[in-house]
Amino acid sequence: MTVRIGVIGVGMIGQDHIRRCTQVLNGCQIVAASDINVQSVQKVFDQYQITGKAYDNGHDVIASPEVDAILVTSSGPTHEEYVLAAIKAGKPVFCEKPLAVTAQGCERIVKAEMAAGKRLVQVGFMRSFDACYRKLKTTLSSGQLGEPLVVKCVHHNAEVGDSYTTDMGVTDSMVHEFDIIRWLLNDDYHSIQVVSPRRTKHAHHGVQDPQMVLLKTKKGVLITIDLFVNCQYGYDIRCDVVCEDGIAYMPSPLQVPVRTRGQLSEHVNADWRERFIVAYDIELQSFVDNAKQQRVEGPSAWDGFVASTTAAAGMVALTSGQITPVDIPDCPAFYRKA
Ligand SMILES: NC(=O)C1=CN([C@@H]2O[C@H](COP(=O)(O)OP(=O)(O)OC[C@H]3O[C@@H](n4cnc5c(N)ncnc54)[C@H](O)[C@@H]3O)[C@@H](O)[C@H]2O)C=CC1
Ligand SMILES: O=C1[C@@H](O)[C@H](O)[C@@H](O)[C@H](O)[C@H]1O
Repeated sequence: MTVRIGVIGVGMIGQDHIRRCTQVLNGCQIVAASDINVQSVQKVFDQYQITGKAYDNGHDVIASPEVDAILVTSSGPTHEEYVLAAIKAGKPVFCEKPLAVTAQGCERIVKAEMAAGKRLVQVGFMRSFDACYRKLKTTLSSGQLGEPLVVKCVHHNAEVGDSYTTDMGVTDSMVHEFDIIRWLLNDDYHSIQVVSPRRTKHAHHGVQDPQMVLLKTKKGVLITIDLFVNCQYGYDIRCDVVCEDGIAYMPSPLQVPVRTRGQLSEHVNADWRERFIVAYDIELQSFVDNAKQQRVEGPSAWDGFVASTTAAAGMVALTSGQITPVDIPDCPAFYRKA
């Protein structure tokens, strides 16, 4: 069976996912797509020689009887409405992060999915599909380094567009760390603080960049997130875990350090498309394979809710400068992993 996919939003990641569905993955076909700028849909269809229906409204994609599963890759504020509509239509939906831009929006999705009685939502947190994070988790789980004490994360983008705001540092970029560190440590957050250093001249209209976040988990592990989204030199994601008996450094994806002409150098990825290319392939192939079996796995709406709730506390902390509690309710049985 071929899973017939409808895509909502054909911006940067929408196009990248259409490319992989068309040229990389097995068992799926793009049959429809929408964007508020409908001409861009036809352009992408032409680029990848797709014969599909182009709509200016995502709800037409969801309602189409030719569409089995949905990819929501439009801008963050539009996610909630489309994910709720896909749940109502009973169609599996892969939604790029953030699941919704508020914790309340994520909660509405969680409630709708539980009312539907089965998982329909996979959130686009791709890092748990990345070989480097997986290797780090295996090393920590082996117990050879003792208990984790401190996790040092680096999240640097070369640059971001002028629609990027200070808040997005927390709600759009650091949500990846909020999700992956919970997964890495099997621990929950207790509090968050945001510290704002001197701003770079490269940030647009007074955006606070860099930002430094300090998170504490319930078991007392301290996590630092060094976010710098206009660092200029490339896309750089790092994660080092200081443990009782040693330190685990997340490896880089296969790179060859080179010594030549008096220099030692190593390629730095240009952006998230390059750094996580394989992880995106694996997460979407898994969505497609599961959709064939009428099921959904991977990062859940609950994971999206926890990340956005942590981000909401981060927003309070950003304004107040204070250490702010992160209050996450108990995970419902519906989402508890066996
Ligand atoms: N998992 C990851 O690593 C990444 C995730 N993302 C997420 O993907 C989403 C999209 O990001 P980008 O592609 O970078 O943004 P983008 O701005 O390049 O694309 C967004 C697209 O959505 C369209 N759009 C806006 N409102 C719409 C609506 N109501 N219906 C249909 N289309 C609509 C826009 O016209 C635009 O083409 C964001 O939520 C972002 O956080 C983006 C980059 C990487
Ligand atoms: O999700 C992503 C972007 O939207 C965001 O702007 C970047 O900071 C992240 O690293 C990337 O993975």
